[in-house]
Amino acid sequence: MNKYNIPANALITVAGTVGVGKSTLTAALAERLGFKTSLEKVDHNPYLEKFYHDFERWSFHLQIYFLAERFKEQKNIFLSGGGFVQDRSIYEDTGIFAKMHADQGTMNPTDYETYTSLFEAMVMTPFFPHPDVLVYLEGSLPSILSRIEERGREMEIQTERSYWEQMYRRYSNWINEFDACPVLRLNIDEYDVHDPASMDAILVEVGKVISKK
Ligand SMILES: Nc1ncnc2c1ncn2[C@@H]1O[C@H](COP(=O)(O)OP(=O)(O)O)[C@@H](O)[C@H]1O
Ligand SMILES: Nc1ncnc2c1ncn2[C@H]1C[C@H](O)[C@@H](COP(=O)(O)O)O1
Repeated sequence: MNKYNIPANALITVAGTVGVGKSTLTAALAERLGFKTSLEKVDHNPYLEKFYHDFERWSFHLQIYFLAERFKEQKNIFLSGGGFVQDRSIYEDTGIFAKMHADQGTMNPTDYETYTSLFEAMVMTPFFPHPDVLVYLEGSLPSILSRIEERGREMEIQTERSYWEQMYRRYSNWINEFDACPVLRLNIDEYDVHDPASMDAILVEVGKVISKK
């Protein structure tokens, strides 16, 4: 246990829409806690760029790829005995991305069913450890869009604004229903990753949420 009352084997997961600041906060919290990070690897993803150019053709491949990657990460966290801050939850893959593409017709219904049954068999079982807390990042859509722009991934910048608007709406609804583990909601205008006192304040809140479990 540390000064924040966070157990050394805890799993803290950071969730939120694309560009909101998950990776940045993940790294800052892990550094402050002396935890390991589990980061989403965008550069070596063989489908992501193709997917942004043709959702219909690649959405199933991409979801299967993400599912395998996240499951491997989860296994690694489990085998290392915890003590991780994780960038994005596996719940967002199905609850936001796969569902959004199925609903808008860019993932065909049979593929969606296959994906969902695989996801449920792998994840929604008592053998799959849920995070101790899910830190949910929220902010205004214009701030998030300017962060996507500033980060400069061409495939995201070229994507229509309506895609990000839809994702933003879905995230807002999804978090209100989410109950797989305790949630701490954080507004992106209310912390500074470069300020140790600001990171400490978040970790105190994380500790409180975990203690209440
Ligand atoms: N607290 C912050 N204040 C200002 N800019 C930020 C902050 N957090 C992240 N950013 C910037 O926003 C962009 C997206 O952040 P990132 O952590 O990659 O988001 P995500 O992992 O949620 O997609 C990056 O350019 C990053 O430097
Ligand atoms: N499950 C997913 N389906 C489609 N796209 C996804 C999924 N998970 C992540 N992504 C995309 C969104 C971004 O372009 C990159 C990285 O996400 P980020 O929120 O910036 O960490 O991958």
